[in-house]
Amino acid sequence: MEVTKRGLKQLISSAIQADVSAKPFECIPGPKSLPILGGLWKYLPLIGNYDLNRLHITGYKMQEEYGSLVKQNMGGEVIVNVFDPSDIEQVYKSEGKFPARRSHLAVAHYRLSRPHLYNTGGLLPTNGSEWWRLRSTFQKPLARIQDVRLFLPSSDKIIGDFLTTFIGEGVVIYDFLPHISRLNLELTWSALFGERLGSFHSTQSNCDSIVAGLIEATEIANSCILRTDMTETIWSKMKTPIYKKLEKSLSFIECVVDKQLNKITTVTDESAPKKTEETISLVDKYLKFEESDLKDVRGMVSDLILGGIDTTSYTSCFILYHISRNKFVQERLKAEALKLLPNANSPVSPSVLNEAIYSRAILKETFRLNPIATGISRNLDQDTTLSGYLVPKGTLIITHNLVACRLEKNFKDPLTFLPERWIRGSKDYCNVSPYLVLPFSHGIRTCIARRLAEQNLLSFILKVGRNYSLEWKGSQLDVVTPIICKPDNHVAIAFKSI
Ligand code: HEM
Repeated sequence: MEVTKRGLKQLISSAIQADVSAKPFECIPGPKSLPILGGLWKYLPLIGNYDLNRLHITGYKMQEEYGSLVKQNMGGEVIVNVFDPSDIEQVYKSEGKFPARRSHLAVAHYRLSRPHLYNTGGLLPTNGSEWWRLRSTFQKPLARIQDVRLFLPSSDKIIGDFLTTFIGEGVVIYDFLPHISRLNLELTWSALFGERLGSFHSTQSNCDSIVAGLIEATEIANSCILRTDMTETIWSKMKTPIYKKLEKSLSFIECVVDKQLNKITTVTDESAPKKTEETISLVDKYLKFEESDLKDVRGMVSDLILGGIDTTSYTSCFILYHISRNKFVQERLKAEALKLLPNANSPVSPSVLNEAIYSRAILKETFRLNPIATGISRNLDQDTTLSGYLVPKGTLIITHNLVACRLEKNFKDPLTFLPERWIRGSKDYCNVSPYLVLPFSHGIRTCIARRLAEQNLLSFILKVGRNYSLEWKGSQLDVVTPIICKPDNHVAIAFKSI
């Protein structure tokens, strides 16, 4: 039998993991499990002190009460919560050849009930070899930095247009998130289809416009994921209101995507200039792949729209929150941005991104304090020892990177926003476990659009820092966790032109 390098690594790692001296799984501390309710009583008003809508605070309380490894029985499903970076490392090492998570179950159900439109449940919910068939195909144009850099000229133009349209010479904006969502929809659409959607245009400001519809549909769909993941036994028998809400949003996204795919696959404009490496879109590339067909592309495009807007929009809000409240950070950013972008409309080029050390540190520090996910979920692919307990293969694990990143034992002054932590040579530089700040996750199931998202966010930081001074006008911002971490208050900022 041929043993591949990866297979051999896994064999060795399983041998190390099968620790005979480990304490039994049953002894992992956690909330008492009641008949029928299991540990769900902790989330009930009056008797419980946990909150699904504030998973980060729930996680914090959990590790305070029970320690670094916490077992919960959530309505029959056992979950192990992991807070320690060395355990998080072990979880990734035990994720196997096809890292599996249990999420987006209702999205999969919706798509699998439409076999004339989809081959699979899509990249987000699918596990196993089918996931890898999709992933290895569709990640091709997104994995290498030189391919992602091809999107830079158009994203630079879009961010420039956004700043001119919504901020101009300077203004106070009391609720910036809806504008930022338009920016990130436009960036996602342009990467997907190589054309503009017109998200900043006045004709798209009505609530019945395609732009408003897409933003609303993705936000509603994302907000239904956690609740539908927890109620599968009910909606799989009878459509519940929350399932119907998700269905309506997915169907709206599907209609828009289908119309666009139809246009691309049926209309050939002979007079249009021939597409070059720089102008060819993600979908143009996807449609040429032999490993996939139109049904796969439909699912992938929908997943990229679902994953592309809220993640980057919420992150942009937190970046602005931290910059606008920290004058010193803002001054250092301004100095870097003015050096790299001498004029107000100087383009962000690949070399500018390579030299944007401080802007990159701002992004990393934002992700430390405000990652978009509180952690990730995995089904263990092998028996694994975590915090001295033997956790069996197949167990559902939730990592809590957000909580770990806000603990004194992992970071000095953990609640202080300090980009210098990430600058080598700075007195505040900290050499910490690489398994703490993992906003895009890690390993082969890491976010498929990581490089694209980072590129867009860095360009945004540089262009804002170059052209405006910012002052925070809102109240303190934390997060609510419908699934990803959303600002829990209005993002209110005064912008002044530099
Ligand atoms: C701030 C920006 C973003 C963050 C922090 C982020 C984070 C993540 C995380 C944590 C995962 C789960 C990975 C895992 O389970 O190991 C993920 C998966 C994914 N993300 Fe992102 N993401 C971001 C932006 C985007 C964008 C812009 C898109 C699309 C254009 C996108 C599309 C996806 C998709 C399709 C997956 C599923 C990948 C798979 O299961 O193979 N994300 N992302």
